[in-house]
Amino acid sequence: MSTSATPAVRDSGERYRRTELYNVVDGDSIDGVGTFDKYSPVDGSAVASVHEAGDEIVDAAVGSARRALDGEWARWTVAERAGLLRRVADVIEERAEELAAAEVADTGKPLATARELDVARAAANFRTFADVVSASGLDSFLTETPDGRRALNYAVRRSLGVVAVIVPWNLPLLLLTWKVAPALACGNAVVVKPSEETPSTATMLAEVLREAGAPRGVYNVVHGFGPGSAGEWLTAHPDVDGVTFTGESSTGAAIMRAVAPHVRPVSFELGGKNAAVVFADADPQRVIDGLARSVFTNTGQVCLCTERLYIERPVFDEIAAGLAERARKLMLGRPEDPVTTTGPLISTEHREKVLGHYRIAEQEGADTMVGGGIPELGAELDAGAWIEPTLWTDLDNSARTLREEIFGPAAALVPFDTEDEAVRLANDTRYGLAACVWTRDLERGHRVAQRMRVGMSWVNTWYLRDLRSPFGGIGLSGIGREGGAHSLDFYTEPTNVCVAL
Ligand SMILES: NC(=O)C1=CN([C@@H]2O[C@H](COP(=O)(O)OP(=O)(O)OC[C@H]3O[C@@H](n4cnc5c(N)ncnc54)[C@H](O)[C@@H]3O)[C@@H](O)[C@H]2O)C=CC1
Ligand SMILES: O=C(O)/C=C/C=C(\O)C(=O)O
Repeated sequence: MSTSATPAVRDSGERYRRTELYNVVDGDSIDGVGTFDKYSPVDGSAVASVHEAGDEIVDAAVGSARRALDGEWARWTVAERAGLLRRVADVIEERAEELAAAEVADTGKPLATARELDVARAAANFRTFADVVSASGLDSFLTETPDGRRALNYAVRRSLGVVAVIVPWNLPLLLLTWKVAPALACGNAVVVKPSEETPSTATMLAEVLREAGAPRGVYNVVHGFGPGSAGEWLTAHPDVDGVTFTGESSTGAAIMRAVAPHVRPVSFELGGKNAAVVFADADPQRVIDGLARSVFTNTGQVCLCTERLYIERPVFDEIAAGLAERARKLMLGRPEDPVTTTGPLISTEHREKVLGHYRIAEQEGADTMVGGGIPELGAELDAGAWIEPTLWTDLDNSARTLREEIFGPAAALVPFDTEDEAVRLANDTRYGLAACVWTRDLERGHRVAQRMRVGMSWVNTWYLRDLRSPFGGIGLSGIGREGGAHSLDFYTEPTNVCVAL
């Protein structure tokens, strides 16, 4: 392998040093049909020149994955694959600083977030799926028919085949490995298309896998964009056996159309418009801490972030004031600065979209408690994608601000009077990803959590993950579940064998 995947690091000055990133096909670094530039959202400096895959490179990557499936990889036992996954986790930890630096260069997120969330979870993804695949079993039945025959029915898993993995830019390595780890655990070969905004860590993962002993061709990387580029060519490729995707709901719909002619399975984790429901009996400090995390983590760029906060009227003012104070104290700044809590948005294009929502909120008559615009951070960061954390009141569920995914550090606070009203308001959305409920009354906590029309409900916490549990959404938020055995169900085809006795 070439050293093309070394991350962009800041030199002694303020700018990033530009790196070059290649496609990876059959273990080799491949030039693109052209290159595109990746800019840091911190200060606008160029961090990478990325080789864009043309349709022939995408085709070669799919061919490489197919050959890997026909080669020695097919003979690896489950125990050998689990061993590989554990070694990958070890190498990720050995190279944690390098991976975190690359994630920071691409996203501008605080270094601490990249270390503690993205890179730590990448290692955990590989270890978890090593355990899950080692412990997995399938149905078996002793069959007795009415006419007196007997048979043993049992199921075995066969790998799905060539899996296309399309991931977004918000948690690049975390979301990529959440899919690559179970796919490889199940014996598949993958072609990954990272977001054009975050090409680095997906490229570096190829080196990590090689170092851990993965055969050539089981992990391929194609760089590029969506429509008319690597994303579309990959998802429309006739020799891809399944597509797993995380990103925007409308992109999920486009991928469904691309996959439809070949009738392939899809697993989609899509957008959200997640609600928090705060009852008056909840511990206020715990609620304020929890909401500060659920609204502002990763500058609001997590599909699980809460953008609608329903708060029982008697505590509305107290919670709103506490959360506003927390928003004002967030420290925006350079990712390497240890006091920084909040990075920029991913790009100035994405900031335009989020600012558009800020303007809509104003037009809709919102009272902006905090933020609402672009912060003054000094000339050095002027070209970055910085935005103010923002909270609104005086809106109701008819407002676009409460109906459309913003994907930024912003939320609307709305009072409610009864439990039924809170459930109705929270469920009044076409999305259905996640919710969190805050109360000291555990009976109510269980009840309301189960009444939420979502894939994941938290009670008195937010984004506390057990990687064995089902993860996904309903409605516009997705199709299928990944996590634990649910991932094995997507990345394999269970095959039944019936033996007459
Ligand atoms: N998990 C989530 O809910 C996420 C939501 N978003 C939202 O989506 C908006 C758009 O951001 P994008 O980065 O453009 O997200 P996106 O969902 O369009 O892109 C995610 C991935 O899909 C690829 N892609 C795009 N169109 C494709 C197509 N037709 N076929 C195959 N692959 C395709 C992209 O290149 C990228 O790798 C953001 O403004 C944000 O609001 C963005 C990232 C994650
Ligand atoms: O698996 C997780 O812990 C996080 C998932 C987050 C997303 O899917 C997202 O932000 O798109």
